[in-house]
Amino acid sequence: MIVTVTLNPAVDEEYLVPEFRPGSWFRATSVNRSAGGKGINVSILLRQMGCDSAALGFLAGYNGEYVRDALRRERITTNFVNVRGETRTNTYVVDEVGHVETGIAELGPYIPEEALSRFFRNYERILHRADGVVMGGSLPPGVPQDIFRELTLLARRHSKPVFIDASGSPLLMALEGGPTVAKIDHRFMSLVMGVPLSTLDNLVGIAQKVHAQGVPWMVASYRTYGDLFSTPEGVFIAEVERKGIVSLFGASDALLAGLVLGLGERMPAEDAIRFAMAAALEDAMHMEKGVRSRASVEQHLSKVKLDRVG
Ligand SMILES: O=P(O)(O)OC[C@@]1(O)O[C@H](CO)[C@@H](O)[C@@H]1O
Repeated sequence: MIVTVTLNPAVDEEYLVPEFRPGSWFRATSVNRSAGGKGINVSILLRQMGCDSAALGFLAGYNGEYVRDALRRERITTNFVNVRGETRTNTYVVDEVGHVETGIAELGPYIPEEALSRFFRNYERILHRADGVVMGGSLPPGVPQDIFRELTLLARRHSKPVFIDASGSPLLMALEGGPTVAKIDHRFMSLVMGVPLSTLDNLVGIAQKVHAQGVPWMVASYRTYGDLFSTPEGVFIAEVERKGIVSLFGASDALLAGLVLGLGERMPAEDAIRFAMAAALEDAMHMEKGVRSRASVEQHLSKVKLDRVG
């Protein structure tokens, strides 16, 4: 069982608005409403691929009930702390098939100290039963910036692998905790580390600095339909073709879910990367987030182009 942590869940509203541009009045040709936030997306994806998880974090108000219901309908164990206010709504406009051009994320509800303590108690209670922990996304107001580091350290104390997908200073501090896999915001890291992103070597240089902090795997975007995976078994660039891609929204969560599953099954790095990319591709081939099944992911394995670059 995998524990996923989403401190700032969301109801995602995706509007398909052909030829969208700011400053005019449009009618959406379709709207997708779904439970969101990175950990929650990973929980749903894992379930779709046949893997159990428990989702933790904070929920509030009507949107919170919507998210909890969506997870229960997928038969995912939920252990959220209720807080006052309202879980945020994140709005996305897809202006042409294949591109999420515009997104607006709300801040999320304030998390009081007492709710934080309850969350930590829930987390520690469930850790011993977990096969791994996935955490990521933004922090709502009131949550300390070092929370991912603390959660990572606690998981490591129980010898559980940690997968993190975050940005900004919460990510920088999380790296100090030594997660197993860090999916990084490479543009932010290049600024912080003062390494320009102009060449592949520079990106690999960033990976080496990340590894030096005790993080064995680093994943970063590389070109629109590709990612760089720097692993203990080598550095790889994995790419898929543009053909068949309808919406990239949520595809990076599918990549992470695929990696969690692959590494959980002790696949060699190359196989786990192929599986992760196939999951991302399967997700991107539909307007709705998610994959149909593990078998549907496996159908795409042969479409992943993998190059060893280091
Ligand atoms: O604002 P955050 O927490 O960084 O990201 C939130 C979010 O964009 O991430 C998911 C896609 O990865 C969406 O479900 C959700 O709306």
